[in-house]
Amino acid sequence: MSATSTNVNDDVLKATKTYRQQRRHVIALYLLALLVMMVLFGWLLSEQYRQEITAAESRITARANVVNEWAKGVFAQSGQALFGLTELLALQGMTDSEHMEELQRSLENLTQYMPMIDEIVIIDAEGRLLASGSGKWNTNFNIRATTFFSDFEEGREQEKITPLNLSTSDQRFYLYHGRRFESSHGDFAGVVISRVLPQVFADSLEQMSVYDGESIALVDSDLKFIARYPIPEASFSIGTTIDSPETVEWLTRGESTWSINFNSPIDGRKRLFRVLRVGEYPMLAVVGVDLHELLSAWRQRALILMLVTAVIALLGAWGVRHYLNRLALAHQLRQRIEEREQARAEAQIAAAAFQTHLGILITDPRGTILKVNETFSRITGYSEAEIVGNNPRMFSSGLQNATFYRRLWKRVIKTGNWEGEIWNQRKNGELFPEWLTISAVYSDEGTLTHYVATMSDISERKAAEQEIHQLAFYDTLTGLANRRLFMDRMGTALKELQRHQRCGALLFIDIDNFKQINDTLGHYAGDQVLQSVARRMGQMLRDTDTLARLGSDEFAVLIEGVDSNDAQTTRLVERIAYKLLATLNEPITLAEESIMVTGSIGITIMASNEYGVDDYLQQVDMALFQAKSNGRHGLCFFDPSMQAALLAHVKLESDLRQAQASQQWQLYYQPQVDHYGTITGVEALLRWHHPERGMVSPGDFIPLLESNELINDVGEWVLEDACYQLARWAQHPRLSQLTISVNISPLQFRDEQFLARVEGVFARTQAPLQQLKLEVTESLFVEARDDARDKMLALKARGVRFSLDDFGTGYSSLAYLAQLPLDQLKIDQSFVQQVLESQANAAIVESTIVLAESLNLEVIAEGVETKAQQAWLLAHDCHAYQGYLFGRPVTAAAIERLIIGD
Ligand SMILES: Nc1nc2c(ncn2[C@@H]2O[C@H](COP(=O)(O)O[C@H]3[C@@H](O)[C@H](n4cnc5c(=O)[nH]c(N)nc54)O[C@@H]3COP(=O)(O)O)[C@@H](O)[C@H]2O)c(=O)[nH]1
Repeated sequence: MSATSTNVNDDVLKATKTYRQQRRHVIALYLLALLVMMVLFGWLLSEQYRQEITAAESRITARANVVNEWAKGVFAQSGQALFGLTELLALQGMTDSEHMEELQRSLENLTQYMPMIDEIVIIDAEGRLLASGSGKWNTNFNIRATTFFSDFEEGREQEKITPLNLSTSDQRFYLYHGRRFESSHGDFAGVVISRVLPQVFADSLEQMSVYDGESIALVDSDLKFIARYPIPEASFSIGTTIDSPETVEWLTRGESTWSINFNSPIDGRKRLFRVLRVGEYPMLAVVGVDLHELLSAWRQRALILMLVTAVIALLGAWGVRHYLNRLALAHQLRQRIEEREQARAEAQIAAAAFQTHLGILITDPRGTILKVNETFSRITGYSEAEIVGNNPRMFSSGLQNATFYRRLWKRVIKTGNWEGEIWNQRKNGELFPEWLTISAVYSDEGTLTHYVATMSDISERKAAEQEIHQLAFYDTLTGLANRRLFMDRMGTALKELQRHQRCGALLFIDIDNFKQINDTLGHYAGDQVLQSVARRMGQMLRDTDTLARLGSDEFAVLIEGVDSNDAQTTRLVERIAYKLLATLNEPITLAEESIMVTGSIGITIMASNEYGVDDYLQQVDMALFQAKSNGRHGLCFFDPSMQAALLAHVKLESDLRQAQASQQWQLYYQPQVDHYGTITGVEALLRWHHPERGMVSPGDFIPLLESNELINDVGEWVLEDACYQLARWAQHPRLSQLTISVNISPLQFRDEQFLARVEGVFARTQAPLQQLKLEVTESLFVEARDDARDKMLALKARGVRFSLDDFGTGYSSLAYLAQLPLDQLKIDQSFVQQVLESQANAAIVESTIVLAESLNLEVIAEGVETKAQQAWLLAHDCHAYQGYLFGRPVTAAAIERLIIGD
């Protein structure tokens, strides 16, 4: 996913989070406001409720007090009547029979004028009825046995009112108000009793005005119903006991006043009651107010408040909902904008991705092409219009078979993906390799919707890989395997040989004197020779053989699995090797001329398990070395004795490096004479005094010095030693005319530092340079002729002379030689020594002498061993000689002795 798409997603997530937070805050705020409002309203209602109850309590308390006072008044009137009667009885003693009539009338009057009194009776000290207001009483009536009477009789009570009592005579309830009276002597004389009808209270209560829901009732101290307004139903009559647990509990507590909430036992309505004891009388005034009625206004207000709350809550909810909807809408809008933004960004990315360097092809599930990008068109050469609607089979190259495609699609169906290399065909028919990726695309529901193929043209990469492979493993000049590939093949071959118990062979082929071809004919010709040789050998060998060029003119052949028999393999390989030699020996036509080359072949048979690749390489190297040492143009099989020779060679090289440091070098000087036998000069010849080997010939080590560039240091030492010798001889009159010829290797001469080194020697030794002769060979002028000539001219300017050594053995152009600042030609000893035996050699020597004369050069013959040779040379006008005939190379002291004598 791109950075843009990621940012958009982050924004959407952030916006969603913010929206949810806002939503939560709004809802929480609304609920909080609702709660606060409800708490406020609740508090208001409870406060009003409390006030209503308090007001009602005050009201019913006041009412109860009124009832209380009124009830007390009723009993006070009865008490007044009884008091007056007892006073009368006490004053007049009216209890005897003569006063009975008068008494009877008083009682009647009292009963008549005091409506609350139903009857008044007088009881004597014995409890017998003395008189009654109605006169209807039974004369046998006696209350002596009652507690009511005994309380008076025994003086415990002066005046007393009973709770409701059921009259046995008429089965009605009455209240009895009694008062004790005494005789004139102060003795207990009896009791006057007024019988009060409870109905009196009911009638009075009826006169009272009560509020709606209010009730006023009187009950006796035993909680028996006396009177009530509003009048209860008939079922609740006077004397009915109201025995609710709450009232009983209050009675036992003995409190004078009490408020309580409970369901009225009379009408079942819940009331708030105020209960008061009516003075000391056995009566309770109970004023109640119907809570339902009482709280109707409060309920209305509560209802209104609740309605208001509900309305506010609903309005608030509506507002909140509206706000949330707006928030949601805004959020959705933003989300949609962001989604659209994201979709746009993704579309841009998809469009950008589609226009990639990769070719993209999209098909439907049936493989019908729906879309391709520009890269795809560019790679295949088809326009989109030519592709869309077709099947990708149109690009098939035919290089992959049906099984390949079956496997490919099986994998796509199984895993959803396939990738690999495939060859397809462009519109122009060209086949090309591509790296193809096929992906199945599924919908969210898991239905296959498309296939998307991406491809990159890898033809350039493959070509580059091929080129890299070619460069890495093949020789650029000949196209043969290079050393690296050859080593690899050898490793593989060796394992195979060992596994199958078969023999193989390794051949190293070296073109003889190839350096000379290079040096004389130039590198281009050398290259042509190498290519020709490679082609011919390749044609001759079988496909299973590996032919490689390991470097310069070194070729190698690996022959695998020849035979299980060692000897058989050797014979077969020998035949192959001879054929190779014969092939090499055929003339090679170059641009202007045709040349012949020969080769040397070293062979080793690979048969044993005990050797590895390096061992066999070493063996074949030694065999080749031996083949060359044997005189070239031949072959040589490796045998273990070669190893010792090679070791010796290695040791020699190591010793050579030590020689300089250990001052094992010494210069010998071989005389050069004129036709009188007078020594005119000497050739300085290097000798190596090895502590173990003794005197080692330069022929054995000069090539080694040249091969590892030690020649520059050793050559400088030689020149310096010879120059010191010249400087010393210059001091001697009989030696001062001697020349010293110093051999300069072509490698030494070509070295960039050569002139500087020589100048250094001259400066150090202060040698007489006109006595110094530098011997160079023809090979020096094959390559970089001008450089060699320039150096010679520079030295010539210093007085140094030049002698051309080994003349006749090389390929020098005589015309060029004429341009060189030479002073002398030195006829090679190989011609001189055969001058009498070989007419050809004689002819060469003769022509050399003539040539030298024509070029105005001195001529000297080397290798003169016999007087006959000297005579022939003299006869042919050669007047300078060097050879064993005149003296072998000896020390400088020996030369001095030869000239000066002892
Ligand atoms: N670059 C240098 N090359 C050097 C130097 N010293 C010697 N050499 C070259 O080594 C080759 C072998 O030299 P050497 O073994 O010293 O042989 C020389 C003579 O001893 C030998 N010679 C001379 N006269 C005769 C003879 O009558 N018969 C015969 N069989 N051999 C004889 O010839 C060698 C001299 O040859 P040349 O140099 O071509 O004049 C040899 O190629 C030396 O050049 C050195 O310091 N540097």
